[in-house]
Amino acid sequence: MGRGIVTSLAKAHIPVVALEQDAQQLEIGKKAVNGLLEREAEKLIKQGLAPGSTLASVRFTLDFADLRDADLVIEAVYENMELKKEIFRKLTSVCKPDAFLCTNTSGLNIDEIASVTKNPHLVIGTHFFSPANIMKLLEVVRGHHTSLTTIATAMNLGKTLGKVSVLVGNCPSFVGNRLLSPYLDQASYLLEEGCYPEDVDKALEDFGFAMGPFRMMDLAGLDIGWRSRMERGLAGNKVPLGTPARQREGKRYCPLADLLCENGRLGQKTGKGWYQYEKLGGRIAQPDPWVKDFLQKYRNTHQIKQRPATPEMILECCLYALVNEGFHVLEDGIASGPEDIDVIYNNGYGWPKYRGGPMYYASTVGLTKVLDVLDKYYKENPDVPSMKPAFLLKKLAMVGEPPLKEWRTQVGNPDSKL
Ligand SMILES: CCCCCCCC(=O)CC(=O)SCCNC(=O)CCNC(=O)[C@H](O)C(C)(C)COP(=O)(O)OP(=O)(O)OC[C@H]1O[C@@H](n2cnc3c(N)ncnc32)[C@H](O)[C@@H]1OP(=O)(O)O
Ligand SMILES: NC(=O)C1=CN([C@@H]2O[C@H](COP(=O)(O)OP(=O)(O)OC[C@H]3O[C@@H](n4cnc5c(N)ncnc54)[C@H](O)[C@@H]3O)[C@@H](O)[C@H]2O)C=CC1
Repeated sequence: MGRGIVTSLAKAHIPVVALEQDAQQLEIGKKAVNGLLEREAEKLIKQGLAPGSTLASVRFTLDFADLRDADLVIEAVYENMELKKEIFRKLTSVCKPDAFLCTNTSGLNIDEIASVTKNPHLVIGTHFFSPANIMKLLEVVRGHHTSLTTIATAMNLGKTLGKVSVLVGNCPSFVGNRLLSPYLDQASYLLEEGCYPEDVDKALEDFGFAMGPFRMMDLAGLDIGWRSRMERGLAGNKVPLGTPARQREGKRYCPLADLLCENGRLGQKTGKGWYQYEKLGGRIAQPDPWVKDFLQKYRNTHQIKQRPATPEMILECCLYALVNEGFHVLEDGIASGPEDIDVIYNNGYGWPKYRGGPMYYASTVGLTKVLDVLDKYYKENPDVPSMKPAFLLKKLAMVGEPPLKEWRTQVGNPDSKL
């Protein structure tokens, strides 16, 4: 059960069957959904409206057979390919043959998930954003076999839920999280080099983000990235013996988030992550002396050269890394244009709307400036290839920085996944 997703569906008056793996999780989920729906009802009453949706439209169950009449299923189990496949094998045998099967994965391969079903054309990614009952974005991920009807249904579902849907192609982490990855890497390198989570968050929140990267990770849950890194052999016991702590596959790697997870610090849900919270599931982030001490010991152990970072440096490292990946996404035909990337960030990641989204922002900074900063950073840090300027960025800078609306013609992508 994805609690925020269930709440979103109930809010839109869609009858829901919410499935969990055991009675304890079911009870916790039921309480959480109940609380969120009560809050919705309060808001409607305050506006003088009738509180339409209630818990009565949600049926809670532990039995897969209860999904047999569902027209559409949204899977939201832990981020683990084998588990997702196990669930989809069950779904394809239990559900109606024409049921749409959606996955809320944060970045796993849609085609691999679809491969275990009888009808891969009915499988699609419906990627919600945390908190799923609040954030406006639905990233709709088409797989190789996904039919047009399935795409149209998922896009329409987003509309019914009052969300903004953006269609993207299937690649690791899709669009939003693919751009997020180098952004979070940079944020973590800054911690290695002397910053604290609150310094980095402050710079990005002063820029206008609703939440800086560390508060955002604590909200989403650090275990999502951790599970994904373990699957990819970057963390956990799949890492080959003798691998340097701060390097993977010849590239710079920051293990700080993995170490927090190993210490049971998964973010808001465990009451501790990059910050400490007032209780399990609390929302008030306070700097944690434990984290400060942990970071100091880590820096000493690895003898990392400290580099004082100004807010401007923090912004440049994090934002230009994110934007650079945006150009790669356009080169690969994973998003249909820069505007789609901007819509994703404005609606899914608390990007300051008045700055127009990351790609528009890059155009206001000046592509030549972005290129120069990336170029300088990459020359000094060849072990961080995500900062190597993208070919498309170079091309756009070279042809005189055309306005954003003309970028699609410059991409001219024969390999579009859309
Ligand atoms: C590559 C590695 C992969 C990493 C992991 C990937 C995970 C994914 O696959 C994708 C993701 O979800 S990434 C996370 C995306 N979400 C964000 O970035 C959230 C950014 N924050 C915001 O937009 C606002 O602070 C927010 C909307 C949250 C709050 O807005 P405000 O600050 O204006 O606060 P309020 O007006 O008081 O609240 C508005 C509603 O939000 C509820 N809320 C506030 N803080 C919350 C929190 N910490 N947790 C849950 N709900 C929260 C609040 O209750 C209110 O709801 P209502 O009371 O119903 O109106
Ligand atoms: N937390 C977030 O910000 C976001 C998470 N996602 C994705 O959503 C999925 C779930 O992530 P979270 O909600 O963070 O995880 P979570 O750990 O909070 O929830 C996973 C849920 O799946 C249930 N579950 C596990 N195995 C099950 C089974 N065999 N049968 C039925 N239920 C089972 C668990 O009991 C739990 O309620 C992941 O694929 C994640 O990448 C996507 C967008 C945002």
